[in-house]
Amino acid sequence: MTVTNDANALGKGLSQSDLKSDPNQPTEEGPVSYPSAADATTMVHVRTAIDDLDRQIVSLLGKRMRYIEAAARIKPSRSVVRDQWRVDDVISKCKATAEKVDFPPELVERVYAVLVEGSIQHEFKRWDATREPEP
Ligand SMILES: C=C(O[C@@H]1C=C(C(=O)O)C=C[C@H]1O)C(=O)O
Repeated sequence: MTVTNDANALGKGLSQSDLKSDPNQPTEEGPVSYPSAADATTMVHVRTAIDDLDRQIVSLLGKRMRYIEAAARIKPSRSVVRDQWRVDDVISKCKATAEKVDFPPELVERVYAVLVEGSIQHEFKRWDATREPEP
């Protein structure tokens, strides 16, 4: 961690002992290792894990968005870009998964409402950019 980052971290209420350099600092290459949440004993463990999980989550969101773009290519009409039945289906499946992994279902519902709405807007943009205007 750089001196600048240390200063930022201290500004967020961390003590100097939270900021010991971490042998498992994520790098561009190679796997990142850190203890399970139950075994974590330092804020470096916690933040190393969260940074790694966020990289995986955002990477999966990128893959998800490529399928939204595929939907824009496949759907025959602009009028079917937003399919409310499928929006409700996606959100209800994600709430069921959240319950299984002990994540608050109402939080997954709010996160997915934003994600799916943003995906639909992205799909509309992509649909419009790749089609002639419909009569
Ligand atoms: C990808 C689709 O298009 C939209 C995007 C959705 C999503 O982000 O999961 C769900 C429903 C659609 O309105 C689809 O219809 O499946």
